[in-house]
Amino acid sequence: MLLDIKNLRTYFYTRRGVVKAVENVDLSVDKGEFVSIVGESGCGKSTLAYSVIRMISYPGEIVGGEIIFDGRDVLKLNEEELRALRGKEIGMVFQDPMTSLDPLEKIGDQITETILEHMDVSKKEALQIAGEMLEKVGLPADRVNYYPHQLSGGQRQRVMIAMAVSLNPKLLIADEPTTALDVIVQEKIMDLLDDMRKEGRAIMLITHDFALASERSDKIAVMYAGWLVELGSAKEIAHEPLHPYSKGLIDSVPDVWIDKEVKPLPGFPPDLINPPEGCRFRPRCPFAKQECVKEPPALNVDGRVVKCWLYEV
Ligand SMILES: Nc1ncnc2c1ncn2[C@@H]1O[C@H](COP(=O)(O)OP(=O)(O)OP(=O)(O)O)[C@@H](O)[C@H]1O
Repeated sequence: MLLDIKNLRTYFYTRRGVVKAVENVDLSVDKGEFVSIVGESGCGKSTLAYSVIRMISYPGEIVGGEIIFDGRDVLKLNEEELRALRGKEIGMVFQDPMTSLDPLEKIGDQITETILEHMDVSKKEALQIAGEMLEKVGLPADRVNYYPHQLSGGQRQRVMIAMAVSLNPKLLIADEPTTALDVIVQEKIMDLLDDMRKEGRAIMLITHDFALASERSDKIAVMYAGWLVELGSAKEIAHEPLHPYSKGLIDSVPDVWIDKEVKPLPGFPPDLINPPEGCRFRPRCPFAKQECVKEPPALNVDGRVVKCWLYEV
């Protein structure tokens, strides 16, 4: 197992109160596994992923649980060890490359900076590696001489992926990497992530798009209001979701490849400072019953984890 998250709790201590963004989440990722974290905006997907590299900024804090990455306890690493973990062992790709790329610096210089920070090579060798990385993600090596604004959105995202994998990390975390792109380019970026996985890397994809997640993932973790409500094989969840929220989420998103009726999920996710008592999905759940005023257990149902009273026998 490459990554093992146990009972993780990450909260934000805001002036309005405590936002319980990630609440008792258990999730593991194997070497070379493609895992997607899906759910509506604000459900805690990014907070979960950034907790893995301890990039939770003030007023956030990891308040409990355990994160073991490749045998090491991430919550016990010092600053120097953390810097080595980020980039070298865990690569990150963000939604909007324009916010992560420096508009005034050539692409090649930006990639070499990352390489030089972690590898003992000369500037010339680093530039050579940067060119090879660009070719790996389907861009001509001469793009090292380009500035970010000279590239399209899809090309910029390729640059981000090249940068993220330049140090050959074991895990690549991609946070909504295709949201700003059109459908065709989206598919190409997803193909690229899949290629990165075929090279043996694990991928953790964060997305609100269930269809996108189900196409390539081995495993899907469905989050709702800070909880992991369903976890299992992508195929099984896509074909037969068990948690009422997973069902609602799948029905609510259009699938560009399949013609289907889109049924929006009624209502809104709860305020995480004052979530509803019991099951956090209860106010929106068509199957809510008496027991749901109590917090549901995370049940094991045919090899899947489902946090719902419906499956209690
Ligand atoms: N810096 C912060 N300060 C206060 N609350 C925060 C902060 N960052 C996130 N939150 C809150 O934590 C919860 C989870 O946010 P998070 O960004 O992890 O969700 P998400 O599912 O990734 O959503 P999105 O797709 O919109 O980024 C939300 O209620 C959000 O408002």
